[in-house]
Amino acid sequence: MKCSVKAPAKINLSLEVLAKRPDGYHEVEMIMTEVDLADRLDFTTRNDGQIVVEMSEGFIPLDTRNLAYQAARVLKDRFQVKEGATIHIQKNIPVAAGLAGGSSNAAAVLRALNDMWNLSLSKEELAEIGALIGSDVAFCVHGGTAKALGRGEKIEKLPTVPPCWVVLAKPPIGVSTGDIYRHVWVSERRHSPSAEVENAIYARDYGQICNHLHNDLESVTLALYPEVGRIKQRMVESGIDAALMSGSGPTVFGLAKHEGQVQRVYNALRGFCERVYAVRLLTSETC
Ligand SMILES: C[C@](O)(CO)[C@H](O)COP(=O)(O)OP(=O)(O)OC[C@H]1O[C@@H](n2ccc(N)nc2=O)[C@H](O)[C@@H]1O
Ligand SMILES: Nc1ncnc2c1ncn2[C@@H]1O[C@H](COP(=O)(O)OP(=O)(O)OP(=O)(O)O)[C@@H](O)[C@H]1O
Repeated sequence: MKCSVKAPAKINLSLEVLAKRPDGYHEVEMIMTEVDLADRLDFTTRNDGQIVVEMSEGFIPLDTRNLAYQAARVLKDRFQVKEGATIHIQKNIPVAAGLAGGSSNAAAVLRALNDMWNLSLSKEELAEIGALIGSDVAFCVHGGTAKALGRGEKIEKLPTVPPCWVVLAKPPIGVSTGDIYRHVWVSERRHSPSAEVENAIYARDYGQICNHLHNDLESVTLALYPEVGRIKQRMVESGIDAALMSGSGPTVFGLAKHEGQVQRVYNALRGFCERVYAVRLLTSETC
């Protein structure tokens, strides 16, 4: 049996770090949404029971360290599945970029193998299993637009964001999420940018979404990697509506309502930055 699914990248419209937890993670409040930049995963079931991951990208381990492998393994072991699977990943999402590429692959594996292995698990059950693999996997299982709480695994679905363009720009550095959280300073706050973004989404108010974009990890990554700040500045100077670093970085995204604007920003960043993409927000279910 064969099956193909897309695994889209996410951006953080907000990311607030609320507290450090005893387990080493941080309590967060985030608003996330998917963009139309996706890896493609092709699955073939195997009778020998093995899980085999193949990838177009040469620098990611294919063994137990691969998040796609881990997702298949946990399903197979927990539900004593006899069959195996070959998972071929066509990587389009830049790696260690703050776009949840690995988490999205893991979520796509959970959704696809749930169908191929006839496990009949609900999205909630898959998200719970996904949270064992990484904090962003639960969001990626649900997809769309959502608020994430806890360490990121508690998901509350939100309406779709008003349609717009997203320019993504990634400098040639990879960032370790753990390193960035280790340097973050948790401070008392008087207002919640996430609540403002959430209200703006319900009101379908694109301007207010732009006004309230916020990421507590941004200043940490910018201090360690000044080139990220230069990319953000260039985006703003070339006429984007709003720009922010996604996740722990280093990718910076910009929102734009008009196609002409996108072309201008895209041209201003190409040559200045290793990888630049102009995509749309993903407003419908992917697989
Ligand atoms: C930065 C974000 O991508 C924003 O969406 C997420 O918060 C991180 O999600 P992720 O990459 O799936 O993170 P995980 O693989 O679960 O954790 C990597 C490391 O980041 C730190 N971490 C992660 C999530 C969180 N809420 N608090 C943390 O302190 C921990 O040190 C952890 O060891
Ligand atoms: N299937 C996979 N795709 C991408 N990276 C993977 C995968 N499996 C394991 N990894 C490893 O995970 C690490 C983070 O990669 P990833 O692309 O998921 O980062 P990210 O976009 O910063 O994620 P997040 O936004 O969730 O923090 C890399 O070191 C990479 O080697």
